[in-house]
Amino acid sequence: MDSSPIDSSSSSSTLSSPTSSPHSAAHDNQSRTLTLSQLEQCKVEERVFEIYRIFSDAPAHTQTLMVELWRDKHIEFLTRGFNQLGPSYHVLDANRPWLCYWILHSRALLSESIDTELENNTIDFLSRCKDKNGGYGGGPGQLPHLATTYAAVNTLVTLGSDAALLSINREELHSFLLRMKDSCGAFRMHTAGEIDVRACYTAISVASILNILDLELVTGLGDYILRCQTYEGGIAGEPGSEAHGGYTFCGLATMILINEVDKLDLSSLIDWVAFRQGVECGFQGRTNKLVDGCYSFWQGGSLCIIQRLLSIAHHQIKSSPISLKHLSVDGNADSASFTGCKPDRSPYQIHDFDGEEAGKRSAIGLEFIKITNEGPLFHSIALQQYILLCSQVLEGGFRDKPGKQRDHYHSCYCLSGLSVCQYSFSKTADSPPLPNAVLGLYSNLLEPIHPLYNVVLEKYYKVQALL
Ligand SMILES: CC(C)=CCC/C(C)=C/CC/C(C)=C/COP(=O)(O)OP(=O)(O)O
Ligand SMILES: [Zn+2]
Repeated sequence: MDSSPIDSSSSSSTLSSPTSSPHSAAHDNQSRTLTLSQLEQCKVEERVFEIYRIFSDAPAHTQTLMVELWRDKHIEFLTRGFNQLGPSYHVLDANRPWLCYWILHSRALLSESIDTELENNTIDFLSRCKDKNGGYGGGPGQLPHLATTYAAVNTLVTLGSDAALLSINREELHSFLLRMKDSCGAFRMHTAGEIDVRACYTAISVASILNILDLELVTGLGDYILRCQTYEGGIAGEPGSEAHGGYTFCGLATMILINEVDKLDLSSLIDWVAFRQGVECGFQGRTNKLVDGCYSFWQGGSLCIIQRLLSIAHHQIKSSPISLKHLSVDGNADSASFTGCKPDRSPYQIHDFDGEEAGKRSAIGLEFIKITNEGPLFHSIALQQYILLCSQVLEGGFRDKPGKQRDHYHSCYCLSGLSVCQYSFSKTADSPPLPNAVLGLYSNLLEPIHPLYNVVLEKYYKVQALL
């Protein structure tokens, strides 16, 4: 047998060569071998623990400095990135509405306003990305796509001026969304494109925030997303795939916005997401993968959303045919409890919709934010520690993990994750957190967001008042 533990010829990432004989020495050693991903995991853990060791050995005032949010540096990095997006920009050309959103949303989280010239340029640029039949493409003249439509709409909401909001043609956008709707109930990313939970979320998020969400857009969608919840409890991109944090956020937020969240198995969803927070204090996106700063929002944000749904989760457990209260001491279900009855409708059903009440359906976002928050289902301070000590780059910007480069995507989702952590103990969405909910100085505090759309809460209120 090869003396090297790394079997580089194998298509699997196993570090020791698998054997056909179950009784060979190699098989006996299998429990002691590592997969490549476990080795990477050890390396990340080592780096992160070294940072935490330095942090815990430091005197209190140095610790405070170490977890300081370097606002000015972040604003500088974000503003520089934004200024580079001009007409000669060609890197990630099909992603420019995303870059606008990641950068402007990050700046808004840092309470940084935008000057009129920059705002007008952004409205003008996004208007040129708009297709004449509705929807926004990745750049002027490009095909409309749901992901860039979501990014463009959230950018305009984040700008928040009447000019920005009125530049959106809601009627055309609605007809674009209908064209993306498939007969199975889900959405395609673009004409003849892939169907997945991301497409469902981006379609429903823009329809909801712009008050154009109607029965036609919603029909059959809840059942599609339900088919994406896996045996692990998380949600996959499409039926039969692996549960992933990004899709879990998308599926969960969509189910709430269409008023069907009680169809999901919430307790297994909570379990799956909560167990994705690792010893490194950050979240991983899926089982056995590495932690990454962007999941601070996709996973941390999902738990912050579920913190408002605990009454439904409790109701599901109580009305489950194999309810915990019916389990006998040896853990077997009492046969008398197999009622075969469907659980009652949950108390969360905020509206019984009849007909095309787009206004009421869109009001779900507003109703949701008023539900009392029961407190974090994850270690909020630990996650803030990962974001500030491991993802924050002192020259400005955020990264996946130590050793990786900063970028605008990670800056947006690390800051969004930091905001949800800081408000995770607050009973209401915009009540200022107590000082001990914020790691480091209170001046680290960011603006609160609406977690279902990931826009700053105040910007969300503005669009609701105008449309
Ligand atoms: C609103 C919107 C468009 C949301 C997108 C949600 C999102 C982030 C989906 C994740 C997609 C995915 C399978 C990444 C895996 O990447 P990987 O294999 O490189 O990462 P991993 O090892 O962490 O799983
Ligand atoms: Zn990432």
